[in-house]
Amino acid sequence: MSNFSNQIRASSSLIKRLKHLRQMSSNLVLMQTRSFTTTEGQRPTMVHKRSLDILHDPWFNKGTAFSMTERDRLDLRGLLPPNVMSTEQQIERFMDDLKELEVNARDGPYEPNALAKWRILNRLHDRNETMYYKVLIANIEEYAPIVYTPTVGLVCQNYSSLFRRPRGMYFSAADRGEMMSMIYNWPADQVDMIVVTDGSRILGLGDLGVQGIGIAIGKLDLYVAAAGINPQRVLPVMIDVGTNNEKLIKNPVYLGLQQHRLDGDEYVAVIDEFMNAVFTRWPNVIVQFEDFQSKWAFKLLQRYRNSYRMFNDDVQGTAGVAIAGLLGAVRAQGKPMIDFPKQKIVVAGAGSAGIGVVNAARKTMARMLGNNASAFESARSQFWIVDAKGLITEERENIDPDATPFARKVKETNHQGLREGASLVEVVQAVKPDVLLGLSAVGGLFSKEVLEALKGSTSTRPAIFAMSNPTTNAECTPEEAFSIVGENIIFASGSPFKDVDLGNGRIGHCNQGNNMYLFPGIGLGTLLSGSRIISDGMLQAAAECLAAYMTEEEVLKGTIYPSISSIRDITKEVAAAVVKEAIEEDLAEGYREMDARELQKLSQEEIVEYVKKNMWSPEYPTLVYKND
Ligand SMILES: NC(=O)C1=CN([C@@H]2O[C@H](COP(=O)(O)OP(=O)(O)OC[C@H]3O[C@@H](n4cnc5c(N)ncnc54)[C@H](O)[C@@H]3O)[C@@H](O)[C@H]2O)C=CC1
Ligand SMILES: CC(=O)C(=O)O
Ligand SMILES: [Mg+2]
Repeated sequence: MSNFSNQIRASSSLIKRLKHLRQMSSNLVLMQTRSFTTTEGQRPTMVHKRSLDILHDPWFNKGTAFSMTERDRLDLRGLLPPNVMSTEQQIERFMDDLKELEVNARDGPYEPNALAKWRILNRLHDRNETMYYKVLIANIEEYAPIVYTPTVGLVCQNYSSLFRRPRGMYFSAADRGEMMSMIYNWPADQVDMIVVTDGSRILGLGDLGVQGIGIAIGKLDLYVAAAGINPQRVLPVMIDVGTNNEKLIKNPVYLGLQQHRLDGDEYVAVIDEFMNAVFTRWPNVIVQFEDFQSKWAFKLLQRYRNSYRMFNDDVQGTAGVAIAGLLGAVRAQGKPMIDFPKQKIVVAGAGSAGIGVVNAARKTMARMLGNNASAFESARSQFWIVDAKGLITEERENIDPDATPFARKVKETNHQGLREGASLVEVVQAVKPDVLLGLSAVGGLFSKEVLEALKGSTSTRPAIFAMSNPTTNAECTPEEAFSIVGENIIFASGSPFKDVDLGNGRIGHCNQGNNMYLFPGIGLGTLLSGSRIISDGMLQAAAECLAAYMTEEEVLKGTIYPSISSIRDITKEVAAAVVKEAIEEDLAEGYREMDARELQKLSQEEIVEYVKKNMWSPEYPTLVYKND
C-alpha cells in the first residue's frame, strides 16, 4: 500500500516537473520568437555562449548582421567580415547568390560544375573536418582544382554572395589599436600556420578586397591535405585595409570596408599591429604572406623576414618551384644541371612572382659558376625581362627598384638589335631563348606570333612556362604550345591543364608549375625544425629537393614536376630537406619533445621518419567527455 502511494506521489511530482519544464520551454520559445522579431525596447535574449559557438548556432546566429557592440560583447570581433549588414542586405546577398546559381546552372559561363562542387565540399568542411580532409586527400587530383586554383579564383570573385559560415579571422583598418585583444577571440589555444592576404592581387584577378580570404582558406586546405598540418591549428586571415576595386566599393552587398586602400605608413602600421598581435599570442606560429600586390610584397618581406617566422609564397615559393622546373628543363635536354647558367631565359612579368623567380634563378646560376662577384654579374646577363611596357633596359624611366638589377645594358640591347620597350615577339626573335616564362597575369600573352618566334630557339628542347593563374590567365594553352612550337617542347602551367594527345599514341605532357609543390613543405619543415626564421638556404634546399624528386627517365619524357597525386609524399621530402638545412645552419631550435640537440643527432632517414610521424591524418579519434 505504502509502495503504491509512494508511486502516486512520485508520478504526480513528475507531472508537475514536466508541466514546469513545458512552461519554461514555451517561455523560451516565446523569448526566442520575440528576439527574432526585434522591436525597440524589447527584452534581450540571454545566451550562454560566446564566440564561434554563437556563429555555429542557427538559433542565435545573425551572421554579418551582428552590430559592432554585439561583436565586442560576445567576443565575435574579428570572426566576421567587417561590413555590418542589415537583414535586407543579407537577404539581397542570399537571393543574388541563388539567382547566380540558376544562371550558372543554365548556361555555365565559367565552369558551373566546379562552383557547385566547391559549395558541396565547403558544406562538408563546415560539418565534418575529418571527413572533408579524408575526401580531399583521397581525391586530391580531382578536388585540388576546386579548393585551389582555378576554382578558388572564381570563389574569391563571388565571395560576397557565396559567404555562409565564417572561416578564419578578419582584421580591418577600423580595428587599429584593437588587434591584440581581438586575436584572443580565436578559440584555438595553439596555431601553427597562418596564411594572410590583404586581397590586393588575388591570383591574376587583381584587387578583390576582403573576398581574397578564399585564397588563404584554399592554401591552408593544401597545408592540411599535403603537409598534414592539424586543421585545428591553421588560421586563414584577411587584413582588410579597403579596396581600390571601384566595383566592390559600389557593390551594396560587398562584405568588406567600402573605402580606398590605406597606403604608406598607415598601411604598414596595420600590418605591424597584426604581426605583433599574432606573434604575441602564438610565438611559434608561421605566417605565409599570400597575394599581396608587388608594391608591398617585397617591402613587407624585407621588413619581417629577419625577425619573424614568415615567408612570401608568391616571391619565395614560386621562385623555388620555377627553379626546380628550370633545372628539370635542362635535364630534359639531356644536359647536366650544371649547364643551367648557360640557359637564356625570357621572363614576361616583373611583379612579385617574376622578380622573385629571376632573383633566385640568378643566385642559383651564380652558385654554380663559383659564387663570386663575377659569377653573379655573368648570371645577370642570362635574363631578359619584359613587362607591360616591353623590354626593361637601363633607359627605362622610373624603373621599379626591384627590377633595376635586371635592366639590360644599352650596349647589350644595341648589339642584339633590341631597345627599351621592345615587344615580347621582338625579344624572343632576337634572343632565341631556351626558356620563355610567363608570370604576367595576361591570358594569351604567348600569342601565335610569340610562339612562332620561339621556334627559332637555339635550344634542342625549348621550355614554355605559362605560370599565371587561374586558367584563363595562362599565357598560352598546352595545345597552342605543342601545335605551334613543336612536339619536343617542355610545357608547364600554373593551373592544371590536361595532357595533349599528339596522335599515334604520343602524349604532350602538361606539367603543373605551381608553388603548391613547395609552400606546404616549407611551412611543415620550418615548424618541425623550430627555426626562428626561414633562411634562403632553407628555401634553396626545398627547391633542390623538388628538382631531385623527378627521375632521369621522367624528365626525358618531359615530366618536370610530379603528379599532384603524390603531393603528400613530395611535401614530406621537402619538409625533411628544410629541417636538415635548418639543422646545418644551426637555426633549428626543436619542436615539442624533439629539442635542438636531439635534432642534431638525426640521420637523413630519421629526419624523414620524424616528419612523417608528425603529419596529421584524418582519422576519427575516440571522444571522452571531460568536465573542466
Ligand atoms: N604558378 C604559380 O605558382 C604562381 C603564379 N603566379 C601568377 O603570376 C601572375 C603575376 O603575379 P604577380 O607577379 O604577383 O603580379 P603583378 O601584378 O605584380 O605583376 C604582373 C607583371 O606582369 C606585367 N605585365 C602586364 N602586362 C604585360 C604584358 N602585356 N606583357 C608582359 N608583361 C606584362 C606587369 O607589368 C607586371 O610586371 C599572377 O597571374 C599569378 O597568379 C603567382 C605566384 C605563383
Ligand atoms: C599560385 C599562386 O600563389 C598565385 O597564383 O598567386
Ligand atoms: Mg599567390
